[in-house]
Amino acid sequence: MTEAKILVIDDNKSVLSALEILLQFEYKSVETLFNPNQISSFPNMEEIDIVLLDMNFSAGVNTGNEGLYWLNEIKKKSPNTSVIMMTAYGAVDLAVRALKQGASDFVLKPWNNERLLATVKSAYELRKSKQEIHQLKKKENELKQVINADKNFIIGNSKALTSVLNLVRKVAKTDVNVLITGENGTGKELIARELHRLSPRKGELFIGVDMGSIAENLFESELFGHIKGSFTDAKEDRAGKFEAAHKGTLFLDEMGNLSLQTQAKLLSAIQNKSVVRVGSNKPIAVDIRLISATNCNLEQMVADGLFREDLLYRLNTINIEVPPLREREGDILVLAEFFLKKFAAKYDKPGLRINNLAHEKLMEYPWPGNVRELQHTMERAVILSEGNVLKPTDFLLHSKPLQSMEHMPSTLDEMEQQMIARALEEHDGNYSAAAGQLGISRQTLYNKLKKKNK
Ligand SMILES: Nc1ncnc2c1ncn2[C@@H]1O[C@H](COP(=O)(O)OP(=O)(O)OP(=O)(O)O)[C@@H](O)[C@H]1O
Repeated sequence: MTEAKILVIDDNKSVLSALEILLQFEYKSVETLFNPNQISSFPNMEEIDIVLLDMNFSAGVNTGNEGLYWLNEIKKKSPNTSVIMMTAYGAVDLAVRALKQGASDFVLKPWNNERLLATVKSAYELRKSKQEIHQLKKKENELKQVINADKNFIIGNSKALTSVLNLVRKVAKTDVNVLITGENGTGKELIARELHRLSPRKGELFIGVDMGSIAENLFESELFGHIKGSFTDAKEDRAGKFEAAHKGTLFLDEMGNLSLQTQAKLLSAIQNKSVVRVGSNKPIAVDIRLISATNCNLEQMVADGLFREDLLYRLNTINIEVPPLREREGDILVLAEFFLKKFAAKYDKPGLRINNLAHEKLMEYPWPGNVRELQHTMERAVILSEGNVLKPTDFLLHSKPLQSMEHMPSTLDEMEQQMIARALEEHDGNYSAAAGQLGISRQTLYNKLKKKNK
């Protein structure tokens, strides 16, 4: 016996009792209504799985409008209940109208018992899958809220940051592609998240991709997905980041690190608003808001033949430049106090404060690793602090000039390698600490070392 609850509505009493007897053999609960006016006051319509509804009620009236009207009333009370219309032979066009208005099926009177039972059975299956979808959607929305509920506040009240945030507020409402530029650790990702949080897509996912850490041969599979068996490790079908971000925001970070070949593939996906999974030839439409970020000068890279001009043109409909911390003096102490509170709570050191001399030291430092460096500096100071007051000596800053003139490197690459070597030396070869000091991710540090050793 199936658990489903069925309601039959017909003004013909013999139809009602015939159907009640037939359905009771298969279904646990069968109720009947002789007068459709009772629909409005029928309790708990949402619990009814299937309604069998007559299309014509008033004797002699055969327009079917009564049926359509009551179908509407039932759907208003319980959108997920499956409604099967019962109509006389010759009124099929009317049944089609009912289907368009949300009925799940129809049966012709006089009915064939077997066929009617099959129709009810498939309507019940449909109702069950609708309920499952409803539950999954609810769960999905809850998950999205948890994922998007970032505790990432943008702190600072310098003029420079305020004008960036004003621009963010304006641009967030639109769907245009945004390119965020600025030095490492200035808060580009935070700005991208803010754009998403203030956009009409905020209820959907924000998917971030560090383009610098994707190996060239995995690029397509990571971004566009693959189908099972398309390469050795493709054990099952998998969606790429574009598909995962469908209806939401896709954030492509470290855009300056792409090969020309990869740039061409990316451009094609952006232009066509669709992706083709590796191993397939079927395009899948994707609706994404694209935000990208880089610390490179892409215009210069275009001039040097390292970046496609057409791709740059696609990415930077709007360019948001995040200024370095040294140009946002008004933010330094506010951020320092913010991080102090955060880490004092994390490491259970309440009542910690920074004295005036230390404030001065923090203000004078040029912060080459920007906010990320300030964050790490504060964390280290809080961990190592012994009293209640943080003094200048509690802040380990690399305040000596970065290079003495005799050893000035002659190329940018050389300078980068020297800085990496020095950071690794200072942190006894600890990659995470060295990357933190340099204001880059551990993966970016690996990539740079790999490049050097090639
Ligand atoms: N205005 C800010 N307020 C609070 N935290 C900030 C702010 N700016 C940056 N941060 C924090 O500093 C760290 C670095 O920021 P983020 O990752 O957004 O920088 P980025 O410019 O994207 O860096 P990269 O170029 O290395 O990817 C993060 O932990 C971020 O939360």
